[in-house]
Amino acid sequence: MERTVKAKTIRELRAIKDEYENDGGNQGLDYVHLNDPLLSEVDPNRTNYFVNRNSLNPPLGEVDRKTRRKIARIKFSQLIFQATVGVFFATFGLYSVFFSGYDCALEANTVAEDPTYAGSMISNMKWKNAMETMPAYAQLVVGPAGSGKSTYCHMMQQHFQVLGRSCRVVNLDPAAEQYQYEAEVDIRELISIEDVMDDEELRLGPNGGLVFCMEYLTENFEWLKENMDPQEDDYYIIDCPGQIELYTHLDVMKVIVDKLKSWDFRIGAVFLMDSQFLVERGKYISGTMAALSCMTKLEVPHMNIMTKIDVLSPSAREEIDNYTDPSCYERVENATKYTKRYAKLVDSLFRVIDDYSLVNFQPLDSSDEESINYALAIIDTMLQWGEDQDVKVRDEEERDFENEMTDLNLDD
Ligand SMILES: Nc1nc2c(ncn2[C@@H]2O[C@H](COP(=O)(O)OP(=O)(O)OP(=O)(O)O)[C@@H](O)[C@H]2O)c(=O)[nH]1
Repeated sequence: MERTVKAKTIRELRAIKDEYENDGGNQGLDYVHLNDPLLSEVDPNRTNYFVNRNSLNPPLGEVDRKTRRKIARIKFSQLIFQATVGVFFATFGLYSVFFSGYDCALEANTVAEDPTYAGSMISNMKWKNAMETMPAYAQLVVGPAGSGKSTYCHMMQQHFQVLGRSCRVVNLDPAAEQYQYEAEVDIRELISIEDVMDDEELRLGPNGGLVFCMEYLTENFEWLKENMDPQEDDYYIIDCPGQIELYTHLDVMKVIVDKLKSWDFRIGAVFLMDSQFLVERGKYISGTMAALSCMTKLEVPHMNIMTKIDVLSPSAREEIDNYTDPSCYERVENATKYTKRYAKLVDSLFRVIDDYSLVNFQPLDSSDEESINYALAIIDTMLQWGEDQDVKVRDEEERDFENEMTDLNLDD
């Protein structure tokens, strides 16, 4: 059944409008679009007038069918638009909270630990951007005892000075007797191997004592953070203890690495191996396995370096060149006489390492500036120490002052 439409003609509307204006606007005209200039041009008896879109709830019963449909269409498109915008923002919100990788809990902890963090973020946009894009960087110098870790740290510190780059060296070896580099942080101020070994209650030997010291450090991370005081874009070189168990099957170094990561460090492990222990095939396998287990244990970008290249004989040096390219493993001479079975085992292990490009050693000659530069370039790439960052060059005046002081000392 056709519904009766109580529509008004344009003539009637004009009358209402006049009345409305004379009445001081007391009558409700919220739904009629009387100001439409087209209305003056159309038939005054026409009934399908426009409804004012600004009116929230036009009484639909008061309009003809055509207009009613038009209102419905407008309302439907509004609904679709609102739904689309709603879904977009809801998806964006969900993504940013759950899937973007942003660690809200970590951020909250950092702010709780250091309230100035939030303050600086708000007041200094440059700092905020820098924190987001520039973490602190750290070379974790690891490897067996006597592989040359402390010497490497000293050499790198000097090389950084030559390059005019800034780096901060940290000693995390509680058993270090002496080192040549200038350490900004020394674990021995917190705990040293002597403290532990001399303790009547603990009664630990050198190996157990070292593990105890490292575990003690994990219980005192506030000390480490306070002393390291990592700032954005800082570059650290961390000298680690030489007990190989720390990197192969104990968890303590991994705990330290994870903590540093949580402080927004970008870490890479630099695994040092004495080249004397690599010149022979069997030794090379065991060195490779040690490097491999360290790599899988620490779970950070990893680089292997052969140290003490300068003390190799010319023939050993020639042989060692074969190790720098994993595809040349097959050319490596079998220097010792193995039993058939052992030779087969060594061959198989070599093949696995070769086939999967698992481990490669970069030779480092500490007396050759070019060799150090090359190793550093690889490490920088590994740490993604990018080209877009400002190189922290020491202030010229500061450098002049230091030179003057050195001269004075020499004169004395
Ligand atoms: N010729 C030569 N000797 C080196 C080189 N690197 C280290 N050494 C020597 O190797 C010995 C051990 O070096 P360190 O730097 O103390 O080794 P480390 O890995 O720190 O030793 P631990 O602290 O005991 O784990 C020292 O006598 C160094 O002088 C090198 O590149 N060439």
